[in-house]
Amino acid sequence: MMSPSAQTPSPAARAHRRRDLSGAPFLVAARGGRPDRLPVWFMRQAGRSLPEYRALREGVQMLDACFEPELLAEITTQPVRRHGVDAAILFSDIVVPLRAAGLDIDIVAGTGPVVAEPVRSEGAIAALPRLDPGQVAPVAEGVRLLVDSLGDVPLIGFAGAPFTLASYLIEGGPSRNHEHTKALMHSEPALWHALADRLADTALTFLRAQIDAGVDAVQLFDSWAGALSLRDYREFVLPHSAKVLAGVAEAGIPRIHFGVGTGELLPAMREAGADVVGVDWRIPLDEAVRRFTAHAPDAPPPVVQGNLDPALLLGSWSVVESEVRRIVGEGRAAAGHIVNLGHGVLPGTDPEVLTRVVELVHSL
Ligand SMILES: Cc1c2[nH]c(c1CCC(=O)O)Cc1[nH]c(c(CCC(=O)O)c1C)Cc1[nH]c(c(CCC(=O)O)c1C)Cc1[nH]c(c(C)c1CCC(=O)O)C2
Repeated sequence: MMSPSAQTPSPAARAHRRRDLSGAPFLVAARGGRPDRLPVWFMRQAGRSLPEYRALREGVQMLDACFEPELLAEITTQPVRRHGVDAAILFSDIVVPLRAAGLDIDIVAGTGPVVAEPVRSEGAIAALPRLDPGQVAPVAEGVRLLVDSLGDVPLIGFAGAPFTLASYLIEGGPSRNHEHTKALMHSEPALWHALADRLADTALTFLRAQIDAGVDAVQLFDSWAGALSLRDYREFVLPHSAKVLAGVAEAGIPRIHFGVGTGELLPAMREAGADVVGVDWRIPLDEAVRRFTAHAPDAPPPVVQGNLDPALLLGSWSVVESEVRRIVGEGRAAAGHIVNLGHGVLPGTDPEVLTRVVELVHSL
C-alpha cells in the first residue's frame, strides 16, 4: 500500500485530473450551448426518496456519512444509476465544512442543521474555527473515487452561501423568518459582514478542495436568500457570495447559483458571478430571462436551471408531464437550459416518477 502522500497527487496534478467531459449535455448547456439532448438532474436526488439510500444510511448518522469516502461516493452514484440523470451531485451538506472545522453543529433528521450555541456576538464570531483543507480530506477522497467511477457523467460539487449558512448559525437552526439574522444584519452591520466574510472563506476552502479533487461544476446554494429584500440582498449578501464565486472562477468550470423565492433577486444573483442561475418554480423561465436581459442588456445571454415544483411530483403524472413540457418550452428563451426542480426532491417522492421525468426530458 503506497503512503498517502504517494497516492495523493499535488493540487496542481489533481487539478489536471479533471476529466474532459466538454461534450456532456450538462456542461454544453451550462456553457450556453444547445446539446444534442436536454440535460436534467435533480437537487437532492440522493436522499430519502431512494430505498437504496435509506438502506445504506441505516444506523449511520447523516454527517458521519458525509465523511466516509466510499459511502458518500456510493450514495452520490445511486440516483445516477437509477434515473440516468445527466449530472451527479456530491452527497454532502452545506454544514459539512462547519462541522469539519470543529463547530458544534449537527443535523436533526426531518428538521435540519442545529447548532449548540447560536452565533450572535463578536466573541462568538471571532471564535468561529477556520476550515483547513485537510479537515475535508475525506470529502476530497470521495470526489476522487467518483471522478474515477462516474464515466462520462459530470460531478457537481457544492457549498452553502454565506447568508444561508449565517442564518443557521445565528438562528441556531432552521428558521421561517430569519429574524435574529436580519436584526444582527441591520443593528450590527460590521459584525454581520465579519461573519459573512468568514463564511465566504469557509465556502471557498470547501469548494476549492472539491475542485482540486476533480469536480466538473459547482453550485452555490443560497437556499434562504429569498427571505431578503433586493435592497438588503445587495447591501449585505451579494458582496460575500460574489467573493465565493469569484474565488473559484480560475478553475474555469461552470458556477451555478441557486436560491428559493428569489424572483426579485435573480439579476443580482447572476451579477454575483454565476454562469448559471437556478430558478425556483414561482417564476416562468422565460420571465426570468426577461429580467436578466432587462437588468444587464450587454451581458451574455443567460443560462438557467430549473424549475419544476417538487411538490407536483407527488401528484398525477399528467400534471407532471404537462408542466415539464411547459418548462422545456419556456427554457428555450435562455441561451442554455438545464432541467431541474425548483428546489430539492421531497422525501416522499416516488423514485419511479423521477426516472419518468428524465425519460420525458430526453425525449423532447
Ligand atoms: C438548506 C440546505 C441544507 N443542506 C443543503 C441545503 C441546500 C439545498 C436545499 O436547499 O435543499 C445541501 C444538501 N444537503 C444534501 C443534499 C443532497 C446532495 C445529493 O443529492 O447528493 C444537498 C444539495 C444532503 C442532505 N442533507 C440533509 C438530508 C436529509 C438527511 C436524512 O437523510 O435524514 C440530506 C439527504 C439534512 C438537511 N440539511 C439541511 C436541511 C434543511 C436538512 C433537512 C432536510 C430534511 O430533513 O428534509 C441544510
